[in-house]
Amino acid sequence: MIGFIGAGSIGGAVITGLVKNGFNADEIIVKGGSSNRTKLLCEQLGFQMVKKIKQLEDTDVIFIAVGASAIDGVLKELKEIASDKLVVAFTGSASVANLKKILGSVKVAHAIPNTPVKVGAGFTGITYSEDFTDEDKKKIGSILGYTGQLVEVPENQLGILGTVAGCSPAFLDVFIEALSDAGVKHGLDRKLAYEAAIGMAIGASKLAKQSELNVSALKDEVTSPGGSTIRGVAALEEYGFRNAVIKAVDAAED
Ligand SMILES: NC(=O)C1=CN([C@@H]2O[C@H](COP(=O)(O)OP(=O)(O)OC[C@H]3O[C@@H](n4cnc5c(N)ncnc54)[C@H](OP(=O)(O)O)[C@@H]3O)[C@@H](O)[C@H]2O)C=CC1
Ligand SMILES: O=C(O)[C@@H]1CCC=N1
Repeated sequence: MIGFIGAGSIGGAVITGLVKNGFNADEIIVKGGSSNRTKLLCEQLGFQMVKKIKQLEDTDVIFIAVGASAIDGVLKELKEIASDKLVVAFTGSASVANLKKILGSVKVAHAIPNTPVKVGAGFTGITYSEDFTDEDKKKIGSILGYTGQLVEVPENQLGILGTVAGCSPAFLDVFIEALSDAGVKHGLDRKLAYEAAIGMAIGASKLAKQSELNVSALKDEVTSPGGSTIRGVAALEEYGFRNAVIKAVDAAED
């Protein structure tokens, strides 16, 4: 059995990704917050919902998906039942040291998933406490593997990995929205503009993943000499697109 504390944007996305990609909902117990978000998700997915952290006693892995303001209270309650469990916190501001400070000898990990976990196409960075065994890591991998890629990194890289993969779905959404706006400005129907921009993002990403070439060579393949694309690329550079992306990552990191 696995447990979740918090089923908001990221907790809900991970739970959805698990169930929609074949993880048995009967093996998931969720303790939600004070709104009816968890109840609504429960009605869709069919996991077990509980009101108290103590009721997660029969689980062997617990994922914490509450925000910074709630995590200390959650950890203090969790300590009562967590001694033999693996605890993975998604809370952005958490750290292995801070989790250990409250949970003591409990094996803990800090992970930053991204919202595409919801469709099994996530990218999650994770740092384990030193006492995690290879078998423990395999267990976490066998669960989060349902939601996409899981990559172990040293904790000093987790923040930036979490920004590049975790915050950036929002950056890409802004790009897709802007591209659609441009299409509409030039006369495309809104729905078709979104379909084209989203279809392009999926296709270009798939090509980038499967190709032997790096992305700058893929860009070279689109930019015919004297053609329209290179003019567009030049305009992107003129308006500071590359620097805007770097500054967005700087701002998220800060
Ligand atoms: N959103 C994202 O893409 C990502 C977020 N994160 C991190 O995950 C954390 C949560 O973010 P996000 O999911 O976006 O935030 P949300 O506000 O969407 O979700 C947090 C959830 O925690 C629940 N909650 C609060 N207190 C408790 C409690 N005591 N017991 C059980 N549930 C509780 C709330 O329930 P209710 O609403 O019912 O009150 C809420 O649904 C943040 O620290 C964020 O940095 C990490 C990676 C990606
Ligand atoms: O904005 C946030 O707090 C989280 C961290 C990674 C993605 N979203």
